[in-house]
Amino acid sequence: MFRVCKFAVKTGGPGQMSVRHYDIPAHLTKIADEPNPSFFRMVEYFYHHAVRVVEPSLIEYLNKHTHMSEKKRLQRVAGILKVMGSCNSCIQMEFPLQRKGGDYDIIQAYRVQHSVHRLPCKGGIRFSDEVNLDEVKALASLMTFKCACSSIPFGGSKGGVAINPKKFTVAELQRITRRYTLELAKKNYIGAGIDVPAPDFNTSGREMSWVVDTYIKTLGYQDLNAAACVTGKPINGGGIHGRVEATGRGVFMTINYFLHDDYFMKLVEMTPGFKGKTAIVQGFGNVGSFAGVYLHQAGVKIIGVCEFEANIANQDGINPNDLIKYMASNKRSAKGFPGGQEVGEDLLYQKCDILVVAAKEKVIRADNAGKIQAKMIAEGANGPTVPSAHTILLKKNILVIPDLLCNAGGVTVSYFEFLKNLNHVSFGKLSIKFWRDSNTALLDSVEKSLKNANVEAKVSPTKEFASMMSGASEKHIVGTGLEFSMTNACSNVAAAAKTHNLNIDLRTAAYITSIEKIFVTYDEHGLAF
Ligand SMILES: NC(=O)C1=CN([C@@H]2O[C@H](COP(=O)(O)OP(=O)(O)OC[C@H]3O[C@@H](n4cnc5c(N)ncnc54)[C@H](OP(=O)(O)O)[C@@H]3O)[C@@H](O)[C@H]2O)C=CC1
Ligand SMILES: O=C(O)CCC(=O)C(=O)O
Repeated sequence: MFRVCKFAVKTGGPGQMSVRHYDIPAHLTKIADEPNPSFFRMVEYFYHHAVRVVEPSLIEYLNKHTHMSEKKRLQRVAGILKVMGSCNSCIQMEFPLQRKGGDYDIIQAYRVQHSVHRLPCKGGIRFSDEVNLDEVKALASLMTFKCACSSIPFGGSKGGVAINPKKFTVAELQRITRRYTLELAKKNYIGAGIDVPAPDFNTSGREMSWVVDTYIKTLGYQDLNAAACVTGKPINGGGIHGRVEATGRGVFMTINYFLHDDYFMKLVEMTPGFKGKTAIVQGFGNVGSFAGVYLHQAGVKIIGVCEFEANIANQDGINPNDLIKYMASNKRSAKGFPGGQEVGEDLLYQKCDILVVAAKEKVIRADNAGKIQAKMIAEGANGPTVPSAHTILLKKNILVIPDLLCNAGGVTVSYFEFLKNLNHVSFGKLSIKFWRDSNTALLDSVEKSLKNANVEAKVSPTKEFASMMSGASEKHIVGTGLEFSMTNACSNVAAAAKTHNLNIDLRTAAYITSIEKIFVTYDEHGLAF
């Protein structure tokens, strides 16, 4: 989109030329070396680090406003970059919950809207006793850059409830979710045109059902589009086929892309393709388990799974489908899984080709990054790598597929669900019979034409065509739509890495593709009243 300016842009009036360099804000300068930085500062740092690279081409892009003086153009670039890097609004709430035994707890919860340059804002709701405002701000900002990176037309937001769900009954979790939704509704932080939550860490379709039900019965009553107030819902409640597995599937698609990209494979000295590859998955929840299933399907041997309660290793390969079934019947614990041996925490640092990190933030830090022996890391989780570790991994020549690109499959399919809700019809429902009939007629017509030319032949579809001629089901449309979107995003990021001479630094490249897109929106729409 931008013509890249490879040289520092000269500023100042005639006779006072100076070379311009973007300075990372002072409060972030130490983040590059901090062993345990604030999560929000981390995301801010990565953003400003990318701005440093892309700022000259943003300035050059504004040359199209010929009516503006150079000073005004520089002010506009600086202004847009400031807005893009700041959090638009946050709410913090506390509400009482009466526990099963009669006592009262005060529940703390948050919602942050990082960017409203496109509406609605989009981002999941997390349940974890580690949730705090800094974490939710970080996750909301990641959503802004993630949506832009994959060209999903949403702003970025996130929500969190500071509870360990394992310590609450299902009835208590339902009351917490419903009260949280009511508070969001009262404060104008939820709605199809405002802010649309989804599942994240420790939440799933169950919680999203409670959210939509609460909204529809209160503020959303009489709103025809109320079901689009949240995504990741079960199918029966307006969800879409393919959302449950979407994030893990997207993680797989990004691995697939880079593993078949000769340029990057050469840089990290890997042989292209899945053949003979091994993987370790950290965090075997929604994202990690599906990433594992798709890798296994592609022939990758899963030699290790690091879970909260147990680390399982098997050099002959773990079958992720068996582990999913085992954990479902074992209170979500991998302990005792018969398809592997329980080993220590060092499993994360064992030799493998692909390491999928799909648990939580800040798991790869300066103190352990040096121990990682994988050749490629796929960031299924949000924010798993701190800036100091990011630098170490680059030096170790490990190809990292960054969170904002790698785990965008979830929000992509959430976008499809949102569209389905606004359209009030499932994808394919109106056209599926037409395509089946017209493809059958096409085969008949070919057979008749052959007969007219005295060729007796039974024209039947190939196996592949037979599976498609019945028309595309919603599942099919979601799968191909997701693949198109993820591939496109990967190819944009790969191109940015090459254009900006970033070598294997895909994180900076991903931020750059996002910054460029958001920049154009602000430039076209304006940034202040
Ligand atoms: N769900 C989604 O659509 C998306 C999720 N993400 C991100 O992916 C990550 C995982 O989310 P998701 O899969 O939904 O969450 P889940 O709650 O489904 O799974 C998380 C898994 O990680 C395990 N875990 C937690 N801490 C550790 C640890 N220190 N070491 C090893 N395993 C651990 C949990 O174990 P236990 O259950 O025992 O606590 C659980 O099995 C998060 O960073 C989230 O923000 C990103 C994009 C979309
Ligand atoms: O599906 C969504 O809307 C958001 C998912 C999410 O929270 C994330 O990508 O981190």
